[in-house]
Amino acid sequence: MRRPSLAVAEPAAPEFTLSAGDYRLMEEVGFGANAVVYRAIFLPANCTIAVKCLDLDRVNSNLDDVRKEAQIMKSIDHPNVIKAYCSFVVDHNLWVIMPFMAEGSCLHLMKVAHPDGLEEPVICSILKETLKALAYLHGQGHIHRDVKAGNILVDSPGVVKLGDFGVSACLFDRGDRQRSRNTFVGTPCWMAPEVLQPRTGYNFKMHHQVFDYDRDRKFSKSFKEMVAMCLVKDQTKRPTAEKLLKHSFFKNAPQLTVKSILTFAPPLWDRVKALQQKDAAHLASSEQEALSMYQRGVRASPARRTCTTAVNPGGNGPETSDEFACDLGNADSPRMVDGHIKQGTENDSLSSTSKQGSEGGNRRSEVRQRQRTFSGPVMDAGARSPNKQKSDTGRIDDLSGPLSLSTRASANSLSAPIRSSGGYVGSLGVKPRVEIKGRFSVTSENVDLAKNSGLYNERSASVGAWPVKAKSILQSNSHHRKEFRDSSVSASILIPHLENLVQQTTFQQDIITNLMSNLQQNEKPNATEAPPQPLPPQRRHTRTLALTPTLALTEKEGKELLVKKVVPPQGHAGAALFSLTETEKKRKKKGKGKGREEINKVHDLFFQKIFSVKNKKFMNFYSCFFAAK
Ligand SMILES: Nc1ncnc2c1ncn2[C@@H]1O[C@H](COP(=O)(O)OP(=O)(O)OP(=O)(O)O)[C@@H](O)[C@H]1O
Repeated sequence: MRRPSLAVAEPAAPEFTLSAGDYRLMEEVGFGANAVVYRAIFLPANCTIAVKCLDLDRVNSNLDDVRKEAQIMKSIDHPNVIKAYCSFVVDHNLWVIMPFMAEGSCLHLMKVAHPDGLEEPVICSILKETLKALAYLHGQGHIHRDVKAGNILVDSPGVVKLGDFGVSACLFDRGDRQRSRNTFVGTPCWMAPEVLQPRTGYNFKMHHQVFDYDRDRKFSKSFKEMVAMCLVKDQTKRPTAEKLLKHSFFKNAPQLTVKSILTFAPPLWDRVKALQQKDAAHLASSEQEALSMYQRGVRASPARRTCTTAVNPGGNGPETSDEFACDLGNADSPRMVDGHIKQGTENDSLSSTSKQGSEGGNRRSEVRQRQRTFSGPVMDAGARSPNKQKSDTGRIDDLSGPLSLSTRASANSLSAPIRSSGGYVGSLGVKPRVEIKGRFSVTSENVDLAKNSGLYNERSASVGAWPVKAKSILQSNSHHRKEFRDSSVSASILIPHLENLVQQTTFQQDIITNLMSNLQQNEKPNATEAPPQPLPPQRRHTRTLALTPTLALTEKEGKELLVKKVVPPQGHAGAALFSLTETEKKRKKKGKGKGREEINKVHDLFFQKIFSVKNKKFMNFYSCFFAAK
């Protein structure tokens, strides 16, 4: 006999308007790489809905793509898929109006109430509903591409819905959209092996999850069998969502089990707040440690005063663009674009990407500039927000404000896509362990590597959530650094993690910027002791290694200095590096080292020079970062 669906009939939705003034934003109930989600009231009908405020400046797609995504969400009609009622642009944000899922994501529920994982009947119910959603989407020609616990949402009656079409693609699309379907996006630990092509640098060995038969004895045979079918590497032998639904495991799915796990959960916004506070506290203590480490390290530096002053410039900070981490990177490395991995399509050769590295950055800036000029509706008629709303969501223009330390990690960060803006930092304070996905163990050589390198965080279930744990980073020693170099793991795997790491810590960016300013001060002892000036606004999004406004090194210059050993013009701050290239020449003459090793040595010297500090641990972190480049 056919069992009734868990999804209950939804009341007819009112006619939603496209005017921001008709919506009152209430509590924040979630956030991801690009968006903040609020519970909200639609005033004309006095009903509760969710508003996803998508930061258009952070989304790496043009407005057409965003519009298409919104259209997909609107056209969806399935009880297990979150649909968008409507969407419109408010300042630099896209507001997506959708049903409010009062219990938040499965990830939230697990973090807050079920840290050891869910029971089999609950997993069964959730998976079954999710598979129905997927089967529907595939039938409609859509590919979700980011299915994970953070995107499986639960309503108060226990209804499960799949959300977040941020990186979805359509099988029927042509042109750019079709091209983007070949783009490598998503969350590594949740990806199918074939997506993790060797070309992308994301090898499925990092990805291999298996049962631990001792630990998972309590699971039924049918469950294990079903999971094993999903883990088959050959995609032609893996079942489709539709076929999987027919597996005996789902045939016996119990009813209403999802609701049973909601009984003791606090209201969603309290959960979100609690998690944020824990994350903030953890970040604060990590940063405090980093600060004291730094202060110990620069005690010997003559320019310390300038440094300390500039750390808190009170209004005009140095470049805090989230592109900073890419500034010195190989342009042929996988880019972290807004957190999701975005690899070139098959048509994009790595070398051409490499050549276009800095141009790409500029192009993105142009796109952003272009996006800024848009306002009005994404799908239908236009609506502008009242200024009153701006403070809630209009955070994008705050780049020139005082330096502030990030106090949030992505709500999805336990399973966040690589593009995630915030790394999960062990907010629950759970003791270290390798098993990080409920009852599945991660048998990844990369986890081992990360662990050995001090970069591993016990709660980071996905590579995308690789942690920013300042203490462990700073404590990594030269032995660990050697492992980075000698490891067979390609630099393209390490680079995104390291980029993510730097990207997430504005504090570290600040240190680098100001220490570089010190270098310039050291090189010009007679120069006037004017404090470093902020970068001019037009440089905020350029791929620049900031020193001072006039003596900034562009990425190209930096590379030439470090790799091609081009001598910078006299008076340029980069001239300080000339002696390093001379040193390298001498080393070469003596036949010591070559190739990559030689460059690494130059980097060592570069950092010794740059930081003027003898603190090995501190330097090792940064030299690790650059050596991996
Ligand atoms: N309709 C909703 N009702 C309640 N909470 C929601 C809703 N939509 C999203 N959320 C919460 O907000 C979080 C972030 O939403 P979403 O995943 O759509 O943002 P994102 O920026 O696209 O995230 P990601 O980092 O996965 O790309 C979700 O994990 C969930 O906790």
